[in-house]
Amino acid sequence: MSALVVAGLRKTFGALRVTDGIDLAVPEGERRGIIGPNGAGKTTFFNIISGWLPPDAGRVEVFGRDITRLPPAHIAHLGVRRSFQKSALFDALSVEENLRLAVQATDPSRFDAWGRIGRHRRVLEAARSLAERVGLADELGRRAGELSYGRKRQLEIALALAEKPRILLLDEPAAGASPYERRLLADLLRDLPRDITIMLVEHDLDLVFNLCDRISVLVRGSVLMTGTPEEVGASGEVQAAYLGTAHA
Ligand SMILES: Nc1ncnc2c1ncn2[C@@H]1O[C@H](COP(=O)(O)OP(=O)(O)OP(=O)(O)O)[C@@H](O)[C@H]1O
Repeated sequence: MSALVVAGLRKTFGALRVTDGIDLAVPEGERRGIIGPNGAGKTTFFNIISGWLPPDAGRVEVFGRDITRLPPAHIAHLGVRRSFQKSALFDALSVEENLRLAVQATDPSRFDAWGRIGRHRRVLEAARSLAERVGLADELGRRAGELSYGRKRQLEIALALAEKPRILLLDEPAAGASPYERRLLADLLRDLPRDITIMLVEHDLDLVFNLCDRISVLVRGSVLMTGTPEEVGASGEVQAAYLGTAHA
């Protein structure tokens, strides 16, 4: 089954056609890279999928359900979670506190006054296990605002995971990360269970080519090609439109 199907998606800002008929289908469990030059419309595409921008035309389906024009909270509730290019952390709170808030927000028993003590322990354990999972177990007491760029991205992924996503949209998770942090990030994403479908917008082509099963190349608002990393890497058309200029 397809986790995500997008058909004929269009979006115009004034005279600028940013999304110009995007068609793609992402099977459940796939790691799909979305690459393309600056301004190709990648972030706009994510904004439309997650409900932050209404498209002018086209359709978005998640696990067979039409989600076009549903509000962002509703789409999130259906399991589509995104991490943002700009940090969405509570900088003054510790890593553990950020994680606890995210876990609490999704805890179905949060209104049950009788279970408070047990719940507190459950929330704490879930927060610590998320920190462990993304490699932040040693940073639990540190304020989020004091973390390095790369570690902030790790924390953002942990916050998205707290919400038990079925589809995870990652917008430039390696931005600002050191080479060491990029390796940690690659390991972390590779180890995520396959019941989470991942779409990764990223300028770090090594990360995309090493991690993704298939890659869609977005150029001027539409999909130039979708293929395995080998196919995309070998395509003269892609090199001409994107890779050649990106490496120039
Ligand atoms: N709200 C908006 N109003 C007007 N123009 C916009 C708006 N949002 C994006 N754009 C324009 O749409 C184009 C595509 O932007 P978008 O951020 O989607 O590209 P991108 O592929 O994510 O780029 P980058 O790789 O640099 O992040 C750009 O020219 C941008 O200036």
